[in-house]
Amino acid sequence: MLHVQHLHKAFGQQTVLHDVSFTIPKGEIACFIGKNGAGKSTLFHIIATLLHADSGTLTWDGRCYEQEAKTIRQQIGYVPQQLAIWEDFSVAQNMRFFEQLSPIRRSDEQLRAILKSVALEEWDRKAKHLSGGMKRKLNIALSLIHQPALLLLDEPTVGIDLRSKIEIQQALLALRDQFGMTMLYISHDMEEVTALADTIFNVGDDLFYTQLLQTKGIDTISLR
Ligand SMILES: Nc1ncnc2c1ncn2[C@@H]1O[C@H](COP(=O)(O)OP(=O)(O)OP(=O)(O)O)[C@@H](O)[C@H]1O
Repeated sequence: MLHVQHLHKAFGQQTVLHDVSFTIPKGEIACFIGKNGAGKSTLFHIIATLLHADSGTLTWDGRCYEQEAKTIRQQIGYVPQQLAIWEDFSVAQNMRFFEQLSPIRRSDEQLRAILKSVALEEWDRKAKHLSGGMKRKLNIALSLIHQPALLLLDEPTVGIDLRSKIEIQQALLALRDQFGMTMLYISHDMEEVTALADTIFNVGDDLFYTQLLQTKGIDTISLR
């Protein structure tokens, strides 16, 4: 379970997160929606241990971030909004490079299986020659190498074709169902959100999204 309590974060005079509290049970997908600048990525950076909160407490699987950040970090996979792949490397070289950075050793066969799990069959092709959808799949596959228990995805399908988008959704649902992976997912795409989410958090309590989803009979939880 991920437990966030009374989180506060400001950049200078600008308060971005104010008294944010929520819980996500293990094995669930939580989607985070909200206006540009509402603080979604900032929240993810804190949960991913890349940024410190000003105050508040976070625990993952009973471990407290303050005391056990290193152990928690090893259980986290993070898919950033920007592609984090080496364009001049092949798919295989990208996978092997990130495998070397991972605490867990993976054979080529295992790396290929990870690629297959996100519907990417390429291996020798250079990343710069992949389609946009394939690059996004590679970006996700890289975050899966160390078999994270908690996966954070910041707009992982932005700007790609519908088929790749749906393949990625299916891959994520399978990871949740097969391995009980817990996922936090930022998206502005309401169709994607409704297809994936067990729970939807509305960062900044944007009324536009609340009302839009209400018309489809879907509830959101407000995070101010
Ligand atoms: N390192 C930083 N220093 C100063 N201000 C920052 C920093 N990081 C984020 N901010 C500010 O915090 C606010 C929230 O940014 P954040 O990226 O978390 O929003 P977001 O909800 O993810 O937006 P988007 O949907 O556009 O990605 C913005 O006003 C942003 O300019």
